[in-house]
Amino acid sequence: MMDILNIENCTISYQGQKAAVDDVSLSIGEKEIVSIVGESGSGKTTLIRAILGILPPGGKVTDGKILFQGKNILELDERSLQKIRGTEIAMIFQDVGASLDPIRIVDSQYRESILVHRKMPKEECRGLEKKMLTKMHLTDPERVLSSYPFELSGGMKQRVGIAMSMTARPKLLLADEPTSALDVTIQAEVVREMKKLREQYQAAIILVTHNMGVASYISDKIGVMCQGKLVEFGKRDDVIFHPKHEYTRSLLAAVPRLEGKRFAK
Ligand SMILES: Nc1ncnc2c1ncn2[C@@H]1O[C@H](COP(=O)(O)OP(=O)(O)OP(=O)(O)O)[C@@H](O)[C@H]1O
Repeated sequence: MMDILNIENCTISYQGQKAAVDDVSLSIGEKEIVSIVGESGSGKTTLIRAILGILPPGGKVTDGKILFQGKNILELDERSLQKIRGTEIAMIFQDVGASLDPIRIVDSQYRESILVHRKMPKEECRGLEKKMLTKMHLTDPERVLSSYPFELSGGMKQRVGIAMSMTARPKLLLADEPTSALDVTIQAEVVREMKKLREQYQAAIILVTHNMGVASYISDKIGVMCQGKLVEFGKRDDVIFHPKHEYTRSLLAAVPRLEGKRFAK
């Protein structure tokens, strides 16, 4: 299987601070789901933002390569990066709900996000929006499209956000703790939907999460970050059943047991 993304010895720093991401290497194959787990401040968000070239001000990749389909993203100019963003690589942020404009109905925002990447008549746009919302199991897409964000529940907004990100059929989806703002039942549902995205859209997914339980459920590979270092990276079963690092063991031990079992084999 070809790798879609290779991160090679990547170091990222914010001005005047010690490295937020320290010499990290990892690879993701096509259609693979990889979770990056680790406590707050360990560098997870910084790492996936670098993949899209959207580090906050002061943040800089000081060393290494980020190869997307063999091309070093760090050497691309802003125009080429913009072409990739949203079409080949999409990102879902921590709180998608908050990124929706509160004073515009969903339809108008959704259409705008489609028209950034391709021309399409209004009616066709709406058809595509409805199709995508239905795929995310929003049962009344007409109503969702004519709603303002505040009229939708957290889970619904999250689904709208994921549907919007998937409309351009990106090959790589970066999801920054997309479930954190939601209650546990909705979290499980959204994670299940994301798992289906891989089958439907053949997309690889990198999921950033605090939750080792979520990671073990959804992932092919798991990476564990601790203070900027990727202390563990490997196949899901290897990480869960044969963790190498003490920190990984402590995260695994904190996952609650269900019916006497912590992880299904
Ligand atoms: N905009 C910024 N300016 C300066 N330093 C930052 C900035 N964003 C993050 N950092 C620093 O970089 C380090 C890594 O932060 P990052 O947000 O990547 O961690 P994280 O693992 O994603 O945390 P969380 O799970 O809370 O989102 C932290 O020490 C943080 O203080």
